[in-house]
Amino acid sequence: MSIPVSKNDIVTTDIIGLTHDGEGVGRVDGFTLFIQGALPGERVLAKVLKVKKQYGYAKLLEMITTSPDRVAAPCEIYKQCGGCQLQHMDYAAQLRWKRQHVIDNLERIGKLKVTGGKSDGAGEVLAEGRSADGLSGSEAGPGVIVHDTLGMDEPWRYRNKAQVPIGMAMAALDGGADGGYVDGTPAEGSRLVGGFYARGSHRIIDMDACLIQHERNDEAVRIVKRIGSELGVTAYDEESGGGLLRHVVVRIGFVSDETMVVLVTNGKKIPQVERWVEGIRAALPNVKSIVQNINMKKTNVIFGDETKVLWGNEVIYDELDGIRFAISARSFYQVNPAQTVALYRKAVEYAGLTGKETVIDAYCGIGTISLFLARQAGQVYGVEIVPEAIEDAKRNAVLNGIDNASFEAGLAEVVIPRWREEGIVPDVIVVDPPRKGCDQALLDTILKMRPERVVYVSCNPSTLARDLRVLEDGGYRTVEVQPVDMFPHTVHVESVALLVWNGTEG
Ligand SMILES: C[S@@+](CC[C@H](N)C(=O)[O-])C[C@H]1O[C@@H](n2cnc3c(N)ncnc32)[C@H](O)[C@@H]1O
Repeated sequence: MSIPVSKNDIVTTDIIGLTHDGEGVGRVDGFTLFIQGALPGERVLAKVLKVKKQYGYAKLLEMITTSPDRVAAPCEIYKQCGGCQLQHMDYAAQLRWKRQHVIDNLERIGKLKVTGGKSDGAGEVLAEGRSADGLSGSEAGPGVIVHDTLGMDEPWRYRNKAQVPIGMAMAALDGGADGGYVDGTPAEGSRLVGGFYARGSHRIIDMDACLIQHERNDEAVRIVKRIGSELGVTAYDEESGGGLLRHVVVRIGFVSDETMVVLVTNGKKIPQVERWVEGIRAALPNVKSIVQNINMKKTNVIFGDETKVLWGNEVIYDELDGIRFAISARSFYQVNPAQTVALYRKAVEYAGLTGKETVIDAYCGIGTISLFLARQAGQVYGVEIVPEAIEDAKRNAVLNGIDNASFEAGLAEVVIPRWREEGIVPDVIVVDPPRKGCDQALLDTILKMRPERVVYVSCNPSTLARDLRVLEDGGYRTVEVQPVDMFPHTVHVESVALLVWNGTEG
């Protein structure tokens, strides 16, 4: 087929969908164009930016007709910043889109039949993690039920963690220096900037406030930038590999109010480290931990392997649903605490525990889901790859007087097969893998262990769907899926799925 558009053409198109990145999808004479900022149902005028063989990208110039789901994005830097993708979409519409996104993946990748779950078309916002219909799979017949997305009543300022790349104030604006540097040293008057990357690039958009972030985290990032600028600290430069400060990571416990500040550095020594500590403590009275993480590799991965306490504790504490957690710098801890409770309660509900069961929690992090499960199970075994997280998990069990949960550091796909050989027979396996989903060796082991139930917590609908297909082919039936909005105004979708052993293979 010849390509009907060329670069710089001005085209008119109807938007027929939204990609998983939140771009509007238009068609010009059958040719697909991705248009950032356009919403389904709109007719737009756009300028073609890039043309590839199968599709192209265009810039939104004007809305000819506007979707009723369109709202004004409240964030001042929304258009430049790549952190959020859906602020221009009404929140109820975001929730509907997220549910549909899960369904599309289950159908297309998982080849699953989606039959029900209440969808009133409005993506209803429900409090306290409850689904509108309360249907269970057995009541609703075969086919997967996908419930309405559980949303937030107040979907702003929900994040407990800021993870901000640091750079130098841009060059040309500051009298011709190169990225804030002259001959490798900071140009006079240059300062640190910090914010999220612009869409599709590694250009930092400096920010003072992020509307999905806890205010105190914004404040901490501002303080670190100010102190660093005053002390003449250099920011890491991706191209040359020079400069010291790479990222600032700030975490606040929503219940405890405790704050941790992590300076991620491209070097072992922080000059004038006492002044950093003094400055941060003076400006942030709730700070309980200031740590340095050393990352001297040329990589996009934020953390290096070595973490040193500069002042205070090595962890901060927080609480979820009455359970206390110690959290260290490199440990995974869900970023939206209110929705985390809803998600974990749903995972526990799906586990169907009576107090006697043996449960495996794979990819357990600091033991959060494990300890929720342990309150209602016989014995819980958690496994996780990050050793510090496992130390946190063990500490967390003791902290909460929970003695029926044990933890092991290692790869889930290696440790769980060994547990099988050692005779552990789980009634339920819970998995909560990173975006890439479960390792095939782990899925094979689940099929061999054949627990009555598998509860799959996922932050990526496409790998969820892929893995559900493997489990279905091995004899499980996906009963229901509950999408949970952990990341309002972004395209990310969390879900929890319940699978039961079907009694037959394949
Ligand atoms: C999405 S997080 C879930 C953590 C925990 N369930 C929670 O809710 O806080 C995924 C976790 O898997 C861990 N991980 C990644 N690959 C792993 C593997 N192959 N085996 C075990 N853990 C792994 C990560 O370090 C991370 O803590």
